Amino acid sequence: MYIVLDQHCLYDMFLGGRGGSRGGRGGFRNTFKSGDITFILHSPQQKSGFKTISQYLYYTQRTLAVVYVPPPPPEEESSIFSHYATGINFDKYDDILVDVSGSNPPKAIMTFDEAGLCESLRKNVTKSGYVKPTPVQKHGIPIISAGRDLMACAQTGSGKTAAFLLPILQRLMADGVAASKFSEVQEPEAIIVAPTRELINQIYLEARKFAYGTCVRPVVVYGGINTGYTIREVLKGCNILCGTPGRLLDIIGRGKVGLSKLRYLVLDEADRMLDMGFEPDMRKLVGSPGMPSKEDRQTLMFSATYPEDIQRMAADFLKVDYIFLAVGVVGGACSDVEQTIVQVDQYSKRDQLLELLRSTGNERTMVFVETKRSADFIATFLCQEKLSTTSIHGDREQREREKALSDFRTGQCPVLVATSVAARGLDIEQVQHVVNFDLPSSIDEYVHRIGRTGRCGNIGRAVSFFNPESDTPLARSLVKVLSGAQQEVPKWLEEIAFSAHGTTGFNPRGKVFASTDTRKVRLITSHMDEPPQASAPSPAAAADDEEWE
Ligand SMILES: Nc1ncnc2c1ncn2[C@@H]1O[C@H](COP(=O)(O)OP(=O)(O)OP(=O)(O)O)[C@@H](O)[C@H]1O
Repeated sequence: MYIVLDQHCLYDMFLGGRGGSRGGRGGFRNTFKSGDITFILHSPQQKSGFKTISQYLYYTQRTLAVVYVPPPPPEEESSIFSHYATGINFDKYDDILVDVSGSNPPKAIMTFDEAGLCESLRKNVTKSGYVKPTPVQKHGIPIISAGRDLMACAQTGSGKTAAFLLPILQRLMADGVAASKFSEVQEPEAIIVAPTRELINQIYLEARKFAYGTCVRPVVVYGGINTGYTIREVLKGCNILCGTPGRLLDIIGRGKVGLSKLRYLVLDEADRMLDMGFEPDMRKLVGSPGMPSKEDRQTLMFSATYPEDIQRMAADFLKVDYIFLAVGVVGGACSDVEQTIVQVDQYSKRDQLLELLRSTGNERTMVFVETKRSADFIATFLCQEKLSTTSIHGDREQREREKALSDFRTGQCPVLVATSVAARGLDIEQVQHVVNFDLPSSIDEYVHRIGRTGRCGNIGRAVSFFNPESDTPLARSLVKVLSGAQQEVPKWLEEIAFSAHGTTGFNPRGKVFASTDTRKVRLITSHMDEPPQASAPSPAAAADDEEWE
């Protein structure tokens, strides 16, 4: 009897410990026998040369057809519109300074009524629990509605997603976009790109929510799920295509998506999309056959952080007269997150984490580590200590990643150990606590990680383990971010920061300001009191073994 296996069965058989024999001479072959059964591993490209099962698995995971089909998104209205309450600090958003630069920026709106949304959109906004717009929405919506390109920077959790979705949906509806229908080639009016699978899926669900009851159909494509399924979903009709870069380019390359009707290109987490890791894909995307030139499309970029070098490069994708919108400090942390930095040595981290998690009870906590291997290691350790923990990182299969996130969302596993793959954009209710078990090497990455808590006016806490042996290069920017968010700066950290760099250079505590469009910086560099910072290493470089897509 012959059985053909894919990699999931292989996992079950070997990692689940149910046996099967390894093929000859310590190598791992395409066929192997167990009793009367001959198993044939479905791996046409594989010939030989793998010494271990894990090498084989590593290979097959990347070459075999992916069979995973995600569960369908919720259909009931109550689930589509389920949302969490805004927090006590929501109204304080109004006090944040806003800087809009670029020629003739449109006037901000103060209410959703002024946004001129059509009735169905307006209803969906209300059903989502949105009473008044956040600052990035007040400014961003009219800028986008006026047809301007935009580079927008606003703190984590302050509603950037709706700031681009609502005006795009409104324009498509006002222009009477044709209802999607089956076609062998789809021609979406908008493409939204984000760096991780979970984030793009979240954006898609938001788009689906706001488009509820309208003829606009959003679709999502990302790695780790069955390509045939993805293509079928796209071909059913697609006005707004949400995707991670690799899968998006794949679908376009297969000729399933044409770009001639494209009007909007949105880069969420834009600085990440344009850093070393994704820049080539983004250039390939804008250079795809049929892609309207930047003059003929509207390009919108959103993030909470914008290193200056990335801003300069972003200009390649934007019209010359793009608007730069800064809400608060560019790259600043959300001040609703109480930040604590604890000095530790490498070997005491585990015990300190345990102590911390025991003291927080069942509070939902995200624990960030630097590598996939330590994510597994720490998650296993916490499970052994009887703390319900799950983990998410780039080596986990997509079904496992989605299960982990869902167990965390529902509270079944209140602790989620994660690599940088979960640092950006994820909006999970009731995350009261973020722990940086390992600090990242980039300050922007720190800002995104701690922004998983303290969202939408709610308050949150972030505790970071600072190991002077490895984290000293981050000290100065950490002091800057803490002061910018009106947080206590430990004396010892200031000392490390000063001795490491010999200058203060950070903003006086409590000064809340909006900055910094690089187009202005070029004009005022001579007045700067601060030496230019080396551009932060990209998160991809920081977690060099991480798979982002
Ligand atoms: N005007 C509003 N009123 C009430 N809730 C809102 C409003 N705008 C957004 N929200 C909610 O706030 C939460 C955070 O929004 P969103 O995820 O868009 O933040 P973000 O700025 O993109 O964050 P990040 O930088 O982490 O990606 C979401 O749950 C969203 O539904």
